Amino acid sequence: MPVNPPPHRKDHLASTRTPRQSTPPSGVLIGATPYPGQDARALSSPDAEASSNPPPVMHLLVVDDDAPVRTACAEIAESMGFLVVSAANASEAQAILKHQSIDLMLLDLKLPGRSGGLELLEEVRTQHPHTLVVVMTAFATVSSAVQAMRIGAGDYLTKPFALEELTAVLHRARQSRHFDMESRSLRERMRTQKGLGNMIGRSPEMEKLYRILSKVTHSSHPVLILGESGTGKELVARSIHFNGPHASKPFVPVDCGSLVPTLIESELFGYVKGAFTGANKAKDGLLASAEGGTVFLDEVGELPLDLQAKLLRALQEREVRPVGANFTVPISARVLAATNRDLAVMVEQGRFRKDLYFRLNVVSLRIPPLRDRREDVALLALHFLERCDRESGTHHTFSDEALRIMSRYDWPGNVRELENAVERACALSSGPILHMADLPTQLQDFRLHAQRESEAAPAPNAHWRSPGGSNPILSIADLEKQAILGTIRQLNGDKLMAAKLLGIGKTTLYRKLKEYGISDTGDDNPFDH
Ligand SMILES: Nc1ncnc2c1ncn2[C@@H]1O[C@H](COP(=O)(O)OP(=O)(O)OP(=O)(O)O)[C@@H](O)[C@H]1O
Repeated sequence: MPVNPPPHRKDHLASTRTPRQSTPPSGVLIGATPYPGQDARALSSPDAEASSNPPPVMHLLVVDDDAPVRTACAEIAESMGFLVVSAANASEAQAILKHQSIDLMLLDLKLPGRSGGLELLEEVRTQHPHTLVVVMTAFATVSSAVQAMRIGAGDYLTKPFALEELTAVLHRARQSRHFDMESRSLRERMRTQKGLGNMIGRSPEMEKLYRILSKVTHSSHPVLILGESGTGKELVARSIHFNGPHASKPFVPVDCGSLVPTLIESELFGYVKGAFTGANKAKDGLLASAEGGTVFLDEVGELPLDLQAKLLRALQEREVRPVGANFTVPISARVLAATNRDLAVMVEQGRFRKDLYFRLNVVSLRIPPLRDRREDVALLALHFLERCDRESGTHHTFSDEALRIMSRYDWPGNVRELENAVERACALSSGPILHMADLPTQLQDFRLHAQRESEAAPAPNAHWRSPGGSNPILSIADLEKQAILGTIRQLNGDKLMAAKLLGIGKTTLYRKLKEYGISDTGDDNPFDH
């Protein structure tokens, strides 16, 4: 039950602090001991200095019972242009969240009472899904930060942390918020505009495709559609047909990859009664049955060479000879073909006929993989979600984080994989907001992996750089710490082995760990992720 603070207290909490320029000096660890000269006019963050255009203002809530940490975080954030409010415990934070829209929360996991910050995190995730949360935790309890990430925190800081680490995290949060705002406005556009026919996508790559499509739909040339599996080749073929002058005629898809080799010829060209055992009556082939419409030869690279020769003849002469027939049947359909293979290479290798390649490749269209047009991911995901909701009479929306991670993921199965992921999430989710946990495991693994990589990468501005060169200058102590922690992490926490490989005694290693504030006992192993 959220507790409202008394009016004077609430005013104080909710009032936004005036941005000041006082920050802890670079190199001082926040959350260790109070930094010297806390009120001194120190460095303003490099971020604030670098930007000439002020970034969109973000409201930050700092929740920590440790007053010096609260103040330090607030001052640094203010120097970067954030509007900051702070709270010393969960109840104060709840009161603020109730009255103010908060974009980002810096949350200490070791809050007094209840189950620390985790419960508050859960609450924020469900009641304020648009608030990004960065958790702060003692280095010795990093596993709870991993737990917090699983619950939905977007990032974390291990205490004590340096000024540069905090500015890097705040910088990342600002970028995420920017992305979230973009995707929310996209959602609005989706609500107010009709889609672009059946094909969704506004990336420059898709715009280019639409331009070519608008030209080829009204011609009758063969078109070769190239692209990885699931990129939308069949959808493009349908769009060519259904936007063209013969839209009322049949569209006949032929999956050359799944036809039984011995039956391909009879399927494509037809057969006469008695042509082979079981041919009890004559049947038209797929090429002839399109009758002025379109034949779509999907996976054309899978056709055996002898059939390629027969197909070429049929396309050149505009007629086919059904199996067992001594007559020919005219074909009047347009031919579209698609493949995810590199036909040019297959031609070089002698596995695809050069003359057929040229015949099919009068115009070629390449559909880029989804990872090369990431700006389309959110649009597509929202399109599939709306379709799902329409069909099931439900109403869902994505959490900002889910959309963000989806846009960063590589989607090896392209649009089909995205479509399946959204349909699955829509079917399995128990609430109206689709979170990361509702998405397939490969996306959740990707999120954890990305998180670890961003932890492993040195924070921007984390170290001084040599005046002329690009190599950062590290202190001996920093180098030593990196070597020790990196080795233990690589060895999955095996400290004895680490000491051996580093050439130091195990007592020295334990002493160093103690200096870094890492406890040797207890369940919280900082290296267990
Ligand atoms: N731009 C798009 N907008 C909306 N839906 C799309 C888009 N691209 C693909 N899809 C959808 O993704 C799924 C896969 O598309 P499609 O079958 O056309 O891909 P493909 O490249 O032909 O795949 P394969 O190579 O495996 O045959 C389909 O359900 C399709 O409707």
